[in-house]
This record gives sequence, structure tokens and C-alpha cells, in this order.
Amino acid sequence: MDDAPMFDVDLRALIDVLGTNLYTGPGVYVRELLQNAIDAQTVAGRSDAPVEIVTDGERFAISDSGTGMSADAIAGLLGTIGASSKRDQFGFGSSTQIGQFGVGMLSGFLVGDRIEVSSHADGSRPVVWTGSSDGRVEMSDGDRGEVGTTVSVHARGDTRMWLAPDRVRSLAADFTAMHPTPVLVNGDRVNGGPGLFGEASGGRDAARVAFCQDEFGFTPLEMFDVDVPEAGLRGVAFVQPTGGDLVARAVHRAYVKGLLIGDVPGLVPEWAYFVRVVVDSTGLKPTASREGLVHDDLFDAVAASLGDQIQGWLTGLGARPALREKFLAVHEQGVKALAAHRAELLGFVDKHCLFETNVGPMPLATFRARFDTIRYAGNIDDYRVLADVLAGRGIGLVNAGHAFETAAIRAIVAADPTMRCEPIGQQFLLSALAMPSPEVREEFSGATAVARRAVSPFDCEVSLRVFEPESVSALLLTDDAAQIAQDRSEMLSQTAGEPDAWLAALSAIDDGQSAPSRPSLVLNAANPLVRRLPSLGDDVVAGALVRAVYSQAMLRARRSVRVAAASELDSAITLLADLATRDHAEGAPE
Ligand SMILES: Nc1ncnc2c1ncn2[C@@H]1O[C@H](COP(=O)(O)OP(=O)(O)OP(=O)(O)O)[C@@H](O)[C@H]1O
Repeated sequence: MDDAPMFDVDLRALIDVLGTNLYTGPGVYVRELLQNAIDAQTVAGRSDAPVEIVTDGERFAISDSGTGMSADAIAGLLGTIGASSKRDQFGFGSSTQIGQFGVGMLSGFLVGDRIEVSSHADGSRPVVWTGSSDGRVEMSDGDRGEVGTTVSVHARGDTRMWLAPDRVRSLAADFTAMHPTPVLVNGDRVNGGPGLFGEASGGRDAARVAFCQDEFGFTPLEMFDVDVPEAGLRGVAFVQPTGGDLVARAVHRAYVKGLLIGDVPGLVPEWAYFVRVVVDSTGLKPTASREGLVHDDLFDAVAASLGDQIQGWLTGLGARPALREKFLAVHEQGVKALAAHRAELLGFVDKHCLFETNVGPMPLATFRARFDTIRYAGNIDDYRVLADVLAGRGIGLVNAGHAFETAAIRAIVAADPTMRCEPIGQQFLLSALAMPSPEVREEFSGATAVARRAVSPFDCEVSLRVFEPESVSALLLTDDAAQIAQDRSEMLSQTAGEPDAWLAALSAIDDGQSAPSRPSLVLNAANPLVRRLPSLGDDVVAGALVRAVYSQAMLRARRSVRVAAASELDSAITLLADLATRDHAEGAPE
């Protein structure tokens, strides 16, 4: 069995795979070697001792005072790809160290062809191990005095930039910013300073603001602590001071055991788009590249828990009016937009987000306490037509003119079965406007019939009401459903006879439905011109007057006139203009 053939590994090819598929760039070698040094010191109980990097652009060397490795350990661990001392017998990663895959050291080959490890373990002879990217390894006696390890890499010609002191300094500083172990690059400490997670005294909050500005690019509106004990996670949530991007996935900053993982999407639920978090966790698992987190059950539990904590913060705004106002000034539309899809936001939107209503701006909860039914207009035109008239009659109306407001209202109502909700369109006005007296109705019976005939080419109902102001001769009330039905029937009639399968299908659907309500021309019996209708005695003139009134109502409702209707309306107005001017023109031809 011992003689059984083994895999030969083409190390160069393996390094290419790691470089192009696992890691985002050659700079990861700084991170991997730093992490090995910190892990070794953690195991040796010397986390407070500095890890020192010396680099001049040609040669990079990192020294630690960790456990060191004996010749046997080096042969077993470094000479065997995938071997790691950081997994237990069951293959589980260590709770204190970061590494576990046994490939990190290979990242040195991304920038150099030779890695030299000079190590001294307690009770063993110092040793030097050299590994080459062509797969050759050498071992010789070393002369290192203190226990610990120095790993050196010599730059390949094209990789010198990755060993440049400034570059190394910035990579090391980013990676170890949250770690207590002091890291020196060419003698200068690159990490430390007041941490994000210490006590409030000692500059912690200023450090948090600076972190948010540097890393997320904004000064937070508010910041608060978050923690998820089962993931050994602590963190800070920063609330964005400007409306965030609802579509882009927000990324958050994650550290594991104090070492940078990077930007991680999905760490908080998408509805909490207004928050960015920085977290440090001992339980979340880094991916093999260590530049992302494994999306396992614990990750999902963390996202859910952070969501709960952000929701708790939102709820708490109820008792903090000044901050709530600031928050709503930038995020009101955003949370309204998401409320329909996120039960977590509904309560907040219901209680605190203002909706325009015909009795002043107010949250829906306040509106509901005042009116037993949430009546809302689903578009702004309808709202404008209806708001004042209904307010005058004591009927509350919400402007749900933006699509997401309608959706938010529906979701809020759906969450509470005791609540009543009624979308209303312009036709609702018909029931809200006063009917004329029986005498006036009687007086208008003939005129109404003439009016119906006059507007019959426009597929329109005629009703008679009395309303303010008198100067308005008529209203054209068109609900969306009626308008859509009218547009569709017009489209069908224009294309009649054309063999179009899509239109045929539409027409088939149409046949199966009961006729939708048609637009209504509501004549105002209080208007002087309309009042003249019953006494005109000439149906042609009366018809022309109704069509002129219809044109005015069209203009007022900001509806455009269809081509077919335009000529009918044109001749009506010409007739009236002719009648009105006939007696004034001197010497003009008849
Ligand atoms: N500076 C060091 N001091 C002591 N031991 C070390 C040092 N660097 C590496 N080792 C040993 O070599 C092993 C292999 O290191 P390598 O970086 O390849 O993988 P790892 O750190 O175990 O896992 P990962 O691939 O996840 O980083 C380590 O498990 C550790 O036992």
C-alpha cells in the first residue's frame, strides 16, 4: 500500500489557479503571511508581541515570535499542500486561528518564485526550508536564535510593485486595523489606535465616524451597536444620511477574529438598505480566499438577527422625534417603497410616514383613527379632482398617487383584517355630489336626453348634479379602468378586420367581461350656461352647447381629444361661434 502511486502536483499550474480563481490579486500574500504569523503568536500566547515586516520592493520578510516549526513540522505542513495544523481531528477549524485550508503559504508564489522559511520551535533545532514554484523543496540547518518564524519572499521581476513599502503598509494596515497584535512595517506601526468596539470613552465614537467616512464614504446620521452572541459577533450599524440606492446591493465590512475579510453583501436584509454595518465575528466562516464569508446557516441567522436589531432601532425612533424627522427627511420614500414587500417596515410606515390626505399630511395610523375606512386615490389626477369636494363632505381621502404608496396602503390594510380600505376613482364623486331637486331633474329631462345623444359618439355617460363653483359647467370623470377599457375598444375598432392574433386575444378577453363603467360627463345644474339648456328649443344648438361643455371638461381633466371626436367638437364650436357672432358682423358675407 505504501508503494501505491501518488498524485504528482504541477505546483506552477496550481498557483496559477489560485491566483486567477481563488484570490482577487497578488496582494493577498501580505494577508496570508500576516495571518499565519498572528495565528502562530495566538497559539503561543503572544498576541501582544509585534509582528514585523521588512520590505524594500525586492525582498519581503515577515517575522513573528509564534510557535515556530520543527524540521518535521515544516516537512509535514509546508511540504504538503492542504496540510494545516489549524484543524482538529474532525476537520473543524480552530476557534482562535484564522487559517484552516493549508494553502495560504502558496500565495507567496504569486509574487516570488522562492519562499524561504527560517523557523525555530521550542525544544527543536532552528531550520531553514526553501520552497520553489517549480515544486522543489530544500531543508537545511538554520541559525535563528529566538523561537518564532521568518518567512521571506524575493520578488519576481514583474511583481516588485506588490513588495513596495507603501503598498505593503496599506495592505497590512487594512488587514489588521481591528487586530490587537501590533504590526510594524519597516519599523512603523500600521495598526492600533482607538478601536471600533472598545469602551465609549477613549475616542471610540470618533474612530467609528472616521471609519464610516473612510470606508463607506458618508458621515452617519446615527450609529448604534449590534451584536449576535451565537456568532461571536459584535459590530456597528451606520445609518446613511442620504437616500440610499434601493436597487444596488449594499455591501458591509466584515472581519473575522479581528482580521479583514472585506466587503460582504447580504449581511443585513435588503429592506434595511439605509444601514451599512461593520462586524467582527469569531463564528462566521471565511471562504478559502478569505475575501468573503461562507453563506451557511449561521450567516443567515446573523443576517436575520441584524435585521431584527435594525427593526428595533427603527421602532425606537417612535420615541425620538428629532432623529425620526431627520431619518424620514431622507428615507421616507425609500421605506414606503419597500414596506409592501417587507413586513418589518410596515409598522413603522403605518405609524410614522406621512401620507398626503385631504385633511392634511398625516401617518395612516392617525388617518385610520379618524376615519373608519382608508379611502385612497390611486393616481394624482384623481386625487386632485376628488380631494376638496370629498373634504367638504367630511370624507377622508389619501393620495396614493405613487405606485408604491398604493402598495404600502394595501399591505398595511392586509396586515390588519379589522381595517377597511377602499380605492376610489373619480366616479366616486358622482355619489358624493348633490343631486338636483326633483323639479330641476324634471325640467332637465328633455335636455339630458339631447345631451346623451350629443356625446354618444364619445362613448360617454351624462349625469346631472349641483356643485360648487358655479363657473364650472361640467366635470369629465374618468376612472382608470374605464379609460383603459375605452382605449382598448378604440384600438380594436381602429384595427377591425386586421388579422392580428394579439388583438384577437384581447378582444376575446373583452367579450368575456361585463362592460366596464364609461366616462361620465357630469353637467352642473348650477352653471348659468347649463341652466339654459332646457329652454333652448333647438336640439341642434343644444347639442352643440353640450359638445362645447364636453370640450371644456376634457381640457379641465387634461384629457387629449381623439381624432374622431375632434371634428365633431370642432363643428359644434364653429356653430356656436357662428351663432354668437352672426349679429355682430357688419357687411360680412352670409
Ligand atoms: N509563521 C508560522 N509559524 C508557525 N507555523 C506556521 C507559520 N506559517 C505557517 N505555519 C504552519 O504551516 C501550516 C500551513 O500554512 P498555510 O498558510 O499554508 O495554511 P493554513 O494557515 O493552515 O490555512 P489557510 O490556507 O486557510 O491559510 C499552518 O497550518 C501552520 O501550522
